[in-house]
Amino acid sequence: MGFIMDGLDAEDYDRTYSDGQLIKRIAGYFKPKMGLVVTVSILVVLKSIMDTAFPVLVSNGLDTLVSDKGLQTAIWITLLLLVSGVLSWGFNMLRQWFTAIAVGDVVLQLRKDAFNAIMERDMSFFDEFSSGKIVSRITSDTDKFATVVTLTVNLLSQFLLFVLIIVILFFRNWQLSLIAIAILPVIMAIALGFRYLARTATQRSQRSLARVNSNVQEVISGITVAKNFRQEQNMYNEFKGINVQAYHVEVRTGVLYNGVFPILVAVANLGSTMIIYFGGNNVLNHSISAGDWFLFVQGVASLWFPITSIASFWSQFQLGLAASERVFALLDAEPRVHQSASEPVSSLKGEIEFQHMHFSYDDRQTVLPDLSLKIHAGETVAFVGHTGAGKSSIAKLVARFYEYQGGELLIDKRDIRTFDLAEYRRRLGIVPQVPFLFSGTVRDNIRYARPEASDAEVEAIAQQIGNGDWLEALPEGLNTEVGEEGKALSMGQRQLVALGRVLLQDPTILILDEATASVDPLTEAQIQEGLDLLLHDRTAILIAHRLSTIKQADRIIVLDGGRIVEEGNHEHLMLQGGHYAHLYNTYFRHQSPDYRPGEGFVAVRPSIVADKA
Ligand SMILES: Nc1ncnc2c1ncn2[C@@H]1O[C@H](COP(=O)(O)OP(=O)(O)OP(=O)(O)O)[C@@H](O)[C@H]1O
Repeated sequence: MGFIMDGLDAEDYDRTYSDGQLIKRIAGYFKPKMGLVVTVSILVVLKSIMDTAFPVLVSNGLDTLVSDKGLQTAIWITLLLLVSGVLSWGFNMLRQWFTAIAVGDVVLQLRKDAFNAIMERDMSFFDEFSSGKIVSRITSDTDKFATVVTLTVNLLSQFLLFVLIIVILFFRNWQLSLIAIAILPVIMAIALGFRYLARTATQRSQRSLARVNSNVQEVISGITVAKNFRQEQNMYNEFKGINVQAYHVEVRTGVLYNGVFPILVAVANLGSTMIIYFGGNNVLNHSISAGDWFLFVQGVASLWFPITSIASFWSQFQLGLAASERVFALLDAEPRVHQSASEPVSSLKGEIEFQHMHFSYDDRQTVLPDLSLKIHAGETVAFVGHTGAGKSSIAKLVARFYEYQGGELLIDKRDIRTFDLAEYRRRLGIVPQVPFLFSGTVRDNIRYARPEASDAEVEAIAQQIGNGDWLEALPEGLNTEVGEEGKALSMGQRQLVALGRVLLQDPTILILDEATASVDPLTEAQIQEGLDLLLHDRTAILIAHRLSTIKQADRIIVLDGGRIVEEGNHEHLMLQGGHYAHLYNTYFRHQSPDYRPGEGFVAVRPSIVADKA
C-alpha cells in the first residue's frame, strides 16, 4: 500500500481560518444576493413539504379508500398526488435554477476579487507561490467553492426532509417511530466511517491527479531540453509510474464509493423489514391503520437517503471549504511592500539615491548589506559583477518590487515609500532579460506600453530602431503574430520589440536587464542603436552583459557580494587592474571586435586573482 501512495502527502497549505470564519466569509459573499437566497430558502422548504406530503397523502388516501371504497375518492387522491408531485418537481427546478444564478454571481465576484488580488501582490508573493498554484486558486478552487455552496443547499433540503418525516412519524405512532429510528445509529455509524474513508480517498485522488497534471506540464515546458538530451523514454517511464499510481488510487476510490451504498441499502432494508413485520402485526391487531403502516414503510425508506447523502458529500464539503480557504488566503495575503503614503509622482528628474540600503529576499541570505550610491538624473550607470552579486536586486528595488529592511531609497530626494506606485511605475521603463511578449502582433506588443498610441506612432518608433530594417525579416512586418510568449520570433527580435515598447513609453528612469543570450552581429548592432535612443536624456540602470553596452555607460559600478568594490569608466577601471579588469578578462574580453584567442588580457593585481581563485 505504502508505495502506491508515495508522494501524495498533504501539501503545506496555509490553514489559518476556522470553519466558522470560513462559513461567515462565504455568507458575506451572498449578502448582496439576499433576495435570491431568501427565494431559494423558501423553495427548499416548499419542496421538502411537497416531498413529505406525497407519502402522507398516499397513507391518508389508503385509509379513506378502505372506509369509502368510491372511485371518486380514488380520482381525488390521484389528482392530489399528481399536484404534489408536479409542485415538488417545479419547486425543485426553480430552486436549482435560482441556486445556480446566485452561486454563479458569487463565483464571478470571487474570481474578480482573486484576480485583482493577484494583480495587487508584490513580487515576493510570486516567488513564494508557483504559477500553477495561483492559477488553480483562481480557477478550480473558486469552482470547488461553488460546489460547496450548491451542496450545502442540497444538504439543507435533505435535512429538512429528514426532520419533517421524523416529526410526522412520531405524531402518527411513537412506538413504531422508535423502531424506525432504531436503525439510524447503524446507518450513521456506517456513514461516519465512510465519511472518514471518503475524505482520505478523495484527497488522495486529487493529489494523484495533480501529480499527473504537473508531470505533463513540466514535460511540455521542458520538451526542448528533453529532446535535446534524448530523455523521451525516461520521461515516459516517469509518467507511466505516476499515471499507474493515479489509476490505482482511482480504482480504490471507485470501489469505496460504489461499495458503501449497497451496504447502506442492506441496512435500510433491514429497517424496512422490521417496520413491515411490527407494523403488519399492529395492523392485524387494529392498533394502527393500513395507511399508517404504509407511511412508516415509506418513511423509513426515505429516512436513510438524507443521512447517507449528508455523509457521502461531507468529504466534498470539507474539500470545498479548504478550497475557499485557499482563495481567501490569496485575497488576504499581506503585502510585503508597504507604502507610507500615496503622493502623486507627476514628473520626475530621475535622481536615484540608496542610503545605507540593507536588503534580503528572505532570512536565508543578505543580498545588499549596506549599499550607498547616488545616480544622477540623466546618468547611465552599468552594474557589473559575478552572477549573484546583487545587480538585478538593485534594479528590482528601484522598481519597488520588493521591500527593503534598512536604509533609504530616495528618488528625486523623495522617499520611494511615499509614492503613488502606479504613477511612479508609469515613469519607469523596464526591459527584462528575457523579454515577455503577449500573444498578438508585434504592433500590439509595442503598443502595450501606451495603448492609446496611434498606428503612426508605433510605426515611427519601430522605424527608429535600426532604420526599421529588422521589420523586413518579419513575414508580415508589424502585423506579424508573435505566438505564445513571443516564441514565433527570434530572441533578438523579441529584444527589439521590448526596446520599441519602452521607447514608446518614454520613461524617465530606464532599467535594462541585458539579455545574456548572444545574437547575430547585425541584430546586436540594431539593438545597440535602439539602446542609444533609449539611453538618451534619461536615467538608466543597465545590468550589463555586453561590452558594447558597458562602454556606453557614464559610470560602471562593480558589485561583489552586494557591495560596491569599484566604480569609474571603462578606461579608468581597466587601468586599475582590479575587479573590473578581472571581470573583463573572464567575460568581456572575447566580445571585443579585435579579439584574438589567447590575447587581449589586461593586467590584474595578483591579490584579486588569488581572491577569486
Ligand atoms: N526572488 C528571490 N528570492 C530569493 N533570493 C533571491 C531572489 N532573487 C535573487 N535572489 C538571490 O539574491 C542574490 C542576488 O541575486 P541577483 O539576481 O540580484 O544577482 P545578479 O547579480 O543580478 O545575478 P545575475 O547576473 O546572475 O542575474 C543571489 O544570491 C540570488 O540567489
